[in-house]
Amino acid sequence: MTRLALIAHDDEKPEMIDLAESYESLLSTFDLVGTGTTGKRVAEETGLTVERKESGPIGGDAQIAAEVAEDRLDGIVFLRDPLTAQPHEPDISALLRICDVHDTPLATTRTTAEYVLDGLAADIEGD
Ligand SMILES: O=C(CO)COP(=O)(O)O
Repeated sequence: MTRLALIAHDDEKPEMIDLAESYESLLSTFDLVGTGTTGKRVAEETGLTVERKESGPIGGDAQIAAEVAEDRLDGIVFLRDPLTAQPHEPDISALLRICDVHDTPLATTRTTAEYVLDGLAADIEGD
């Protein structure tokens, strides 16, 4: 089963909810995991089932990074707020870096997220 992580900074959470609603039928076939607040909101506002890690600032990004290091994830949608400093920037940088190391698809904007989701859907159809 395709395993996808969902992460969004606070200003980007409405965009994440909107994206999850737009792709709900595809996402309902995925094994979803998210950082604490993102996972909670996506689950509550869409009805999708999302495994929840800790909130980002207290280790959630690091937990997702650990899954990438173990090759447990097929992709990540991480809608970052590029205009607001984050107290856990080192964790965020580590997550981005480990995605590069493992060549794990990582989308950080709505448009790239749509490409990644469409790509994952095409992979499933091709199987
Ligand atoms: O901070 C985050 C990502 O860096 C997201 O964490 P939450 O989903 O808990 O808000």
